[in-house]
Amino acid sequence: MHVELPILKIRNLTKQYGDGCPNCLQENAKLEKNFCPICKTVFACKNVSIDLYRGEILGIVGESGSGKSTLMKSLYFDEEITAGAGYLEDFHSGSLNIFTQSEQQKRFIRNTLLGMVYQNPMLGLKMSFSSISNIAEKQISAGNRHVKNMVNRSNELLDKVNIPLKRSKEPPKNFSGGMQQRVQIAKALSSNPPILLLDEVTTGLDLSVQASVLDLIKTIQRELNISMIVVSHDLAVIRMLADRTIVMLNGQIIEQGLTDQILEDPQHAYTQQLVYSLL
Ligand SMILES: Nc1ncnc2c1ncn2[C@@H]1O[C@H](COP(=O)(O)OP(=O)(O)OP(=O)(O)O)[C@@H](O)[C@H]1O
Repeated sequence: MHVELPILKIRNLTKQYGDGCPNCLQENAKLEKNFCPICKTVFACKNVSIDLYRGEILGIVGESGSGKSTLMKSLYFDEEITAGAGYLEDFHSGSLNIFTQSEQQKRFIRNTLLGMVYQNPMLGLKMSFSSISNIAEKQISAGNRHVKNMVNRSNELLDKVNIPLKRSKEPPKNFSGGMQQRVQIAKALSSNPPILLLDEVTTGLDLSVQASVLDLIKTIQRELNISMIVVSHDLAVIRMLADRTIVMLNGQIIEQGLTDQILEDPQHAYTQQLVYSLL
């Protein structure tokens, strides 16, 4: 039971590709998975509502196409949503819908209140720039102008994510996949955001590298008490990281609860299938 206010509240977030039609825009629309058979509109996310509390890791699990990435991209303003609202406790005390703010305000939120780690490091990093300048870039966007402070902070973060400082001037393209994810994490943390978004960050990495990145995420969360949303198609990743878990299917939330509870007593047939595949 949470007694405090959520640090992030999302209400009825919908992202559709296509205009919709009388069939799919009604309340009990008849869709084929997330797709309207009549007008071909895709409902990547439909009426998704989420609460995220300070210092927790919230896991979002679901198969490919369930809408997890769309949700993360929408939260980070990479995608414009179709409908819904979002409130951040650290932005006007949660009184304003972040999705209807000006581009300038959205940039402020993105640069100072959120950090994003993408599955594909090419989306989060400039692969040919030095690692230290990649990290500094986010600090500059967040309004930092003091070079020495930025260098110190960047080095501190590289150290925290276990990148040897002697390699700080090297570009991420020289690094292994696991190291690139570590640089992305350092960059995302550089403006001290209260919320970190992690989208399939270990997918595609070797198992041992995956384990070390997951370990790093857990350590950072404990040390900084930062709130995280972790998206993965892999329930094993979610089991390792998340306090609470949301299960998505066809753009909608079908189940949510404490991760242990979901693992021990999954209610929805799809979640049961996910859980049993872990055994
Ligand atoms: N630009 C687009 N135009 C049309 N449909 C799209 C577009 N982007 C995503 N979709 C559709 O939206 C749905 C949700 O996609 P999304 O990438 O969010 O799923 P996901 O759960 O993150 O899966 P994956 O991990 O494979 O990316 C899918 O059906 C996808 O085909």
